[in-house]
Formats: sequence, C-alpha cells, structure tokens
Amino acid sequence: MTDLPASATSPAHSPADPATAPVEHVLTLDCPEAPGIVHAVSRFLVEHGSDIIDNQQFGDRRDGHFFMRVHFAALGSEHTTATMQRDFAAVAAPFAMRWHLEPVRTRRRVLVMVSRYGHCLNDLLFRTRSGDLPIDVVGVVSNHRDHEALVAWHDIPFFHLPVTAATKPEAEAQLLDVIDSFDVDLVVLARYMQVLSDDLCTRLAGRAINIHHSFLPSFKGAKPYHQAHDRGVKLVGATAHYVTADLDEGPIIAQEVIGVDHSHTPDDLAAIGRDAESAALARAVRWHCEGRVFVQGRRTVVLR
Ligand SMILES: Nc1nc2c(c(=O)[nH]1)N[C@@H](CN(C=O)c1ccc(C(=O)N[C@@H](CCC(=O)O)C(=O)O)cc1)CN2
Repeated sequence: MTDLPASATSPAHSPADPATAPVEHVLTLDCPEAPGIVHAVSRFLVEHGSDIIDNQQFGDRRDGHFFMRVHFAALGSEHTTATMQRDFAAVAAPFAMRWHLEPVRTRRRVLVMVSRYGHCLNDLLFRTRSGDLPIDVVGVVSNHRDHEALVAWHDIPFFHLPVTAATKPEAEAQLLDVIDSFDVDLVVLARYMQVLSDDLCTRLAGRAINIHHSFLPSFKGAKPYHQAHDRGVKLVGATAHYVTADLDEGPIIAQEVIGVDHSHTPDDLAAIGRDAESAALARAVRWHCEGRVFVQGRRTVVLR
C-alpha cells in the first residue's frame, strides 16, 4: 500500500469519514474557442481545493467551438456543489459557456418506451438492476401490453398508451404527463415503433435517444433487416441517436456492427442484430448520463 500524501491523511481529509471524504463532481462545458479557457477552469479548480481525476477536451477547428469534460474531487468540505456552481458562473460568463457542474454520482431518471420487441428494454432493465448504468428507470411506456409482466417484475410502473393515427395526439399528451409527473430526465426509445410528432420532438430535444436497427445512414425506416438482406450486406448494425422530427436523422451517439453472410435470412439478421442494438443503446445511454455527449448541429462530440 503506497503512502498517501500528507493532505490525504490529515484529519480534515480522512477518507473513512464521509463527511470530509472528497466529493467527486463532473464539469461539462462548451463555448466558442478562445485563449485561456483551460487556464480559467484549472484556476477555478485550484481555488476550490479540487483535484482533477480525468479531463477530456476537443477544439473543433472547423467551426471554432470548444468542448470540455472534467471529473474532479473537491477535497475540502468548505466547497459544496451549490457554492461551486455559484462561483463557476462568473468563470463561464466571459466565455459564453454552456455548462453543467454536478456530483458524479447523479443518477438520471429514465422513461423507456417500447413496442413489440423487448430485447433492448430487457437489457436496459438488467444493466440498471446490476448497477452497470447510472440510471433509475422510473417508468415504461408501450403501445402494446407484451412487456407489462417483465416491467412489473422489476417493480416499475407500466403505462399502456395505444397509438393510432386518430389517437396519437391524446397518447402523446398522456406521455408528456408521465414525463412531467415522474420528473423524467431522459426518454429512451428502446424499439418503440411509432413516429413522434414534431412538437413532441421539440419538447424532448437533446433528452430522447432512439435505437435504430441499422448502421445509419443505411436502411432507414421500419424494415431495415429486410432491406439489408435484399442488398446482400456483410455487416449489420445498430445506431443510437438523439430523436429529431426528421426520422432516423438525429445526431448519432453510438453505433455497433456485426459480421453476417449470404446464408443469413432476414430473421437471422434480426436475431444477430439484437445484440448490436442492445450494446449500442446501453453505451449511448451511459455516455449521455455521464455528460460525455455534446450535440454540435447534426453531429455529436463524445468525450470518453
Ligand atoms: N420523430 C421521430 N420519431 C421516431 C424516430 C425518429 O427518429 N424520429 N425513430 C423511431 C424508431 N424507428 C426507427 O428507428 C422507426 C419507427 C417506426 C417507423 C415507422 O414507419 N412506423 C410506422 C408504424 C409502424 C408500426 O405501427 O409498427 C408509422 O409510424 O407509420 C419508422 C422508424 C421512433 N420514433
């Protein structure tokens, strides 16, 4: 066991005492590129008795925008999340930063939406239960009852909102009531097969993630595995992206591919693709919830 530095063993910082244990935070920011951003952030952290655990940054020279994610430990008890948020506002203003500063252990409140195919829902529920994802699934919405028993087993509220062309406005109004009443941070479309309206997409901008069962931009729409089979591809894949009004056009967060061959039927491709879908969606949800994903127009910057 290596000797801890003096500051780590002084009574003020005994790791055993949660009251004085370093509180880990994540600061995420983006702003127009300018000299002195990193210096200003580092000085803020030093002035607030903080130690950087991990730092990622990207300066996009094409559009002159800067992105940064800092995971740090506030060593002293004199600096709380609230006081650091108050103080960082003064650092951010001159650079016109968009920023968030919160404890690293913040768990996002997630609403999962699903239709008939339950593999992504099941994977998210298992990863949440096993602590692999920093989320709380506060509810599941479906336009079918196929997965009601699974969701009940996980002791999570299930909402059956059938959708037809005539009932879509009412169904979406009920969905928004659930999102507001359960204080949902993130909506995850885990093979939810109804197109969300433009108004709903606007209200959920940047906080709704969909899993599309193809390697976009190939094979958009409802039956990508049949399209893939007809084209004779040798890879199938899945794409997790933010939901926008333009179907399957939202900024991409994560993608996964798996090799296939001529012997696979469309159903075989769908079965192989399920693993790619679950993996890509879980990764996108984790990165979003860890504050690693920044939307930059039609694209994303992912600091990982
Ligand atoms: N506004 C958006 N809504 C949704 C998106 C999106 O990108 N923007 N993604 C879909 C999921 N999806 C592909 O990933 C998808 C789902 C459904 C369809 C489709 O054509 N649906 C038909 C009905 C199909 C059925 O009832 O089974 C339709 O809505 O007319 C295409 C792509 C989720 N929503």
